Amino acid sequence: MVMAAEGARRPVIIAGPCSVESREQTLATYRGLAACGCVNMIRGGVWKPRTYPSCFQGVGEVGLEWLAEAKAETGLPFGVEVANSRHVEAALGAGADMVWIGARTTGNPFSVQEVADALRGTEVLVLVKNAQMPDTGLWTGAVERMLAAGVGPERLVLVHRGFAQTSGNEYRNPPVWHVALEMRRRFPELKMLCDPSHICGRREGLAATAQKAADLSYDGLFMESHVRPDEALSDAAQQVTPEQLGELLAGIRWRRETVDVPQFEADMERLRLEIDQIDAQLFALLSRRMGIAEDIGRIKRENDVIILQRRRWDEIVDNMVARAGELGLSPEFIRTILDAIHMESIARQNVVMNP
Ligand SMILES: O=C(O)C(=O)C[C@]1(C(=O)O)C=C[C@@H](O)C=C1
Repeated sequence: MVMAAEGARRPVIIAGPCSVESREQTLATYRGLAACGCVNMIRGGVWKPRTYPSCFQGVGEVGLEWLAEAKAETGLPFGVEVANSRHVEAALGAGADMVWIGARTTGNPFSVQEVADALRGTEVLVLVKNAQMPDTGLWTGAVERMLAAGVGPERLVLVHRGFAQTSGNEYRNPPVWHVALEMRRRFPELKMLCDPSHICGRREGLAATAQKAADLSYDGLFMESHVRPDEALSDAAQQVTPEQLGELLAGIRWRRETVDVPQFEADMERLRLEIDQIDAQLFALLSRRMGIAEDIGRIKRENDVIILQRRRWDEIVDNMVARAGELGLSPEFIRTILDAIHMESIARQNVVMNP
């Protein structure tokens, strides 16, 4: 089990190869993960939803036999990705303990419904990954379809694997954390795992992403591990050996939710009071600012002038961003806040000008 300080949370760790490739690779990876003693369950893809037909499509049902053999040897349960009822039947027939619905499948309500129907009356663990779009809609819909099919909250788990993007970024699939946190708010009874492998797309950053998830109260991790990562037939760049995974996991701190220490509680209360007061001032100021935006809207309406004043807005942004250093705030944060203010100001003027 993962090292944990006293009182720390106990994470669920599911790890395994992106793709099950051969009997030897499956057994070797499984044995490595069992030996590292840090995983609760093995994952392995046998049907791969790849963008291009020329890519490795997975070994299919024979892979289930290898996973079942490795499970019998090590005692570690396993799960596979499923995208249709045939996959569910084959996986359960082979003794899978878990199935997961991948990002591409979550994005297709027909497929999700088919999988949900096939899972009716079963008892396996069901993991639902977020869809590729950075939005809670399809993810929520998939959860609702599972719940309606009788997959209860005690065996339904969310997996946050990041969201697709079109342009370059430090992440393969940027986490857009607030979407996952919103799912957490909507379904507080469901466990949520983070998949740093798909978020990062490369080994660098895996530990930092896993640590961030731990500090955002995720219940565990869903990660890729391959006995020879560089030779992997899919997602080679983001896989680590079982030993590397063990080291990575040992370095993560699963801090407790809170603690019963009087000094801590007193300090927190004092600081939170300050935050409450500052928030009250911030919002009183924002309210005044929006009132002025409405005054501007009235004048513009009388003079037939449009809402958006690009040059003026650029000036506001440039001035504040130039003060980022002195304020101790990042330019990105300043832009995000100003963007929200601008959008609200525009909305308020729109109501005044176009009632
Ligand atoms: O200065 C204006 O003309 C405004 O409408 C106000 C304001 C703002 O909220 O600061 C809003 C919209 C414009 O694009 C520029 C600035």
